[in-house]
Formats: sequence, structure tokens, C-alpha cells
Amino acid sequence: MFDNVKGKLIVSCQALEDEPLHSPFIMSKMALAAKEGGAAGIRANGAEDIRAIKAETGLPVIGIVKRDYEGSEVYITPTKKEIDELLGVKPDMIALDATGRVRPNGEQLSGLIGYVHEKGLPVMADISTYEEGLHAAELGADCLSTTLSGYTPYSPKQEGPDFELLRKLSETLTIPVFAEGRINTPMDAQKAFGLGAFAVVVGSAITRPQLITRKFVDAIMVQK
Ligand SMILES: CC(=O)N[C@H](C=O)[C@@H](O)[C@H](O)[C@H](O)COP(=O)(O)O
Repeated sequence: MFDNVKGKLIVSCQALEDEPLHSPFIMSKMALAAKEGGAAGIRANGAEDIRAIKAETGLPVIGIVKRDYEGSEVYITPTKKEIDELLGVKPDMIALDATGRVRPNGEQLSGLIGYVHEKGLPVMADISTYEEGLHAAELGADCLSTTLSGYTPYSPKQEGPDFELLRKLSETLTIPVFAEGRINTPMDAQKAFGLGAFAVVVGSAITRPQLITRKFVDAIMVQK
């Protein structure tokens, strides 16, 4: 996985139930389009989507399962149950929330990292702050991704990527740091590599047409 994606673009192909493109078939075609465009890997949500994407593209897949639990804000691969679902479709890496927030059922990040490793897969730790990155690395995460910066109550809210977080983590740590979250333009991606990103993950700017459309509409409204 790591050799295949180093220095390259990973495209996140996700459409939740409340999104217009929600469908494993559509996500598999989205992933195929990403492959044609030169993507080296795919990030995807849910066993069904991952199965379809792997069959259609053969690209390495970073798998997650997004699920809400009462009493916890953690929704990216929150518990062992979601890891088990992913193991059934053989992703090349499993990404999970590695923030300091309380997980459902009292499950612990350290236990989940250990569990994924037992099953022979690497772990991508989705973090929102520098401290969370250091902690996840100490716990044995194989790589980090800046996925959750801006999405925890205590991380900075920004329109663009959290370049500062990327820079600090890449400078301090030896494990790969992936740039992810609001990488909106090819220039953002170039800048991320300049700051030490191991690979760049782009989602909405490529695979959420409703959001891409909204940007055009908003720009037109402002002009009027
Ligand atoms: C915060 C959260 O739930 N992020 C999710 C994580 O898998 C996805 O919804 C994002 O699309 C992905 O991280 C890529 O980011 P962006 O779509 O901004 O390029």
C-alpha cells in the first residue's frame, strides 16, 4: 500500500445515505474515473462500496465504516464491529478515528489498533490535532491523516486544508503523514507535498458534485 501511493493522489469516493450518489455501483464508477485520471488509491466507506470499488479498479483501498452511536461523537470506524465488517472485504489499510474523544462501548484506540494489526493490516489514524497525532504514533498507528482537523470542537475551523498541522507532524514524526480534508485545488495538493505530505487524499473536490455545483452557484450569487 505505502509504496504504491507514496507521492501520489488518493481519491476519496464516498456518498452517505443522504447524498445523491449513494450507491456501490456509482462509487465504483467514480473510483474508475479517478483511476483513469491517475489516482493511485481510493478511500472508501462501507463494505459494499469497497467490494465494488476493488472489483472495478484493482486499486489499493483505505477502508472506513462511518457509523453514528448514541453518546459518542466518534463516527469513523468507531468500534471493533466496523473493523470486522471491513475485514470481510479485504481493504489494504483501515482508517479510524484517533481523536481523544470517548468511543462507543468504552472501546479504546489502543485496543483497536492492536486488533487491526493482529489481522495483518496497517492502520491510518485520522486525527484533528498535533497532540492526537503524536499519541496515535505512540500507540503504533502506521500512518496519520489530517482528516479530522476542523471537525472536532477543539481543532481550528478553516476553509482550506490544515497545512500547519501537516507541516508540524511531517517535521516531527517518521511515520507517513497523509494530507486530507478540504484539499480543494491542485495547488493545495502541490503545497501539501511541499510541506511533507506522504500522499494526498482528495474527496469532495472530485467526488461530491452537489458541493462542486454549490461553489459555482454561490460564486454567481455573490457577483449578482
Ligand atoms: C470529516 C470527515 O468525515 N471526512 C470524511 C472521511 O473519510 C470524508 O467525508 C471526506 O470526504 C474525506 O476525508 C476527504 O476530505 P474532503 O472531502 O474534504 O476532500
